[in-house]
Parts: sequence; structure tokens; C-alpha cells
Amino acid sequence: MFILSSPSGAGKTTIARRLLAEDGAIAMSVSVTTRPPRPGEVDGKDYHFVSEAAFHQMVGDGELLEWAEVFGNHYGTPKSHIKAGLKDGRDFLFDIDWQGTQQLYQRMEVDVVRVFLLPPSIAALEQRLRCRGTDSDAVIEGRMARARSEISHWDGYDFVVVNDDIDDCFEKVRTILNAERMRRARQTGLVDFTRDLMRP
Ligand SMILES: Nc1nc2c(ncn2[C@@H]2O[C@H](COP(=O)(O)OP(=O)(O)O)[C@@H](O)[C@H]2O)c(=O)[nH]1
Ligand SMILES: Nc1ncnc2c1ncn2[C@@H]1O[C@H](COP(=O)(O)OP(=O)(O)O)[C@@H](O)[C@H]1O
Repeated sequence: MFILSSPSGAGKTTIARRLLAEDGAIAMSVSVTTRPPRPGEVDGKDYHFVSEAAFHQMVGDGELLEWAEVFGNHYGTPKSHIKAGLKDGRDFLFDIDWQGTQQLYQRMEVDVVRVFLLPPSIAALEQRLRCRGTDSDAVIEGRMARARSEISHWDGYDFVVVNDDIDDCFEKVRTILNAERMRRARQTGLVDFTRDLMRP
């Protein structure tokens, strides 16, 4: 479970899309949210867009692995798809906030890798939110006001990467993913493989 978090606008979505395009072995964990879709967002691909009532029903039925309120909307990770995939040895990419990261880490500690992206400066963060062109001035002000408190959670992550140059940031994130895959504990089949190698 490979988690990417950052203050809004620091580049999670951009890095996540590129990782999914270039690494065939990782799949996106598609969250449910009560936030309305942005132009260009596709239901079932970017998020599952649901009503408040449907969201609370999922919470009540224990269908979410974690959930949190962010910017006045609810977000959560549906459990069934992820559990089945993990069982088959698949990797999942999560674009979730620090609250969800804490919950996933408490539940499945050794299966989780936590990466936090930072903007090179506060001015760059605001400029990126404005350039993205998806939010009103009021929404951008809200996201900027929250950015400082989100940044304060940097120390709850295993890795911190500053997203200054996008290509450089992407390579660093990809390096983390590949290195974590090589951890002995994550490589299934090593016992048999080494036994074969050592056979006289
Ligand atoms: N805990 C939790 N956070 C989520 C989930 N899905 C998205 N988020 C976070 O909610 C925040 C707002 O996401 P979004 O509205 O897409 O705006 P963004 O910040 O521009 O990506 C981001 O910090 C996401 O990482 C989820 O399933 N659980
Ligand atoms: N390293 C970068 N340099 C310049 N612009 C960037 C960089 N990374 C992302 N962006 C742009 O900043 C905006 C916010 O990025 P996005 O990936 O949507 O952030 P998040 O998902 O963290 O809210 C987008 O318009 C994106 O193209």
C-alpha cells in the first residue's frame, strides 16, 4: 500500500497519474467522496462520487478501510477491492490525507509505505492551485489556509520529497517504490528460490 499525501496542490495527482501510466504493477485505490466532481473527473476512475447518505451507509456497514473529513467533504477507501488485490500480491497507490494515512498504518503497519510531497514554497503552492484552474478563489483560499496545518503532519511519513522539478520528483518517488518492493519481507517466494539456488 503506497501512500502519497501532500497539501492540496503540491502535485499528488500529477505524480500518481504518471506512476500508474509507467508502472504496470500498481493500481489506484479509487476512493469514495461526497465532493462534487471537477470538470474532467470521471466517476469510478478518479473517485466514486456518492451522496452524504450513501457515504454514511458505507461507514455504518463497515465497508471503508479508513475515512476522513477534508475541506467539509467526506472521503474514504472502499475495503473489498483492496483486500482482494492485496491477497493476490498486487500493489495499490493511495492518494489520501494524513488522517487516512494514520488509520491505514494502525491497521496494516508493515504493508504500508508513506510518502509526503512538499511544494518548494508557499507561493509556488498557491500558483499551482490557481494554474490548475479547477477551484474558485474562495476554495483556493480555503485550501491555502489548510496547507500549513497539512504540512505540519510531514513527520508522520516514511519519506518526504520536495516537488520542485516534476521529472526529478517523479524519479524519486519511483525509486522509493522500487526500493520498497525489494525489501526481503515483501518478496514472496524467496525461501523456495534461495533453496533452489543452494541445492548442490
Ligand atoms: N482519508 C482520506 N483522504 C482522502 C481520500 N481520498 C482523497 N483524500 C484526500 O482528500 C484531500 C482532498 O482531495 P481532492 O478534493 O481530490 O483535492 P486535491 O487536494 O486537490 O487532490 C486530499 O488531501 C486527498 O489526499 C480517502 O479515501 N481517504
Ligand atoms: N513540479 C511541478 N511544477 C509545476 N507545476 C506542477 C508541478 N507538479 C504539479 N504541478 C501542477 O500543479 C497543479 C496541482 O497539481 P495536482 O497534481 O493537481 O496537486 P494535488 O493532487 O496535490 O492537489 C496542477 O496544475 C499540476 O499540473
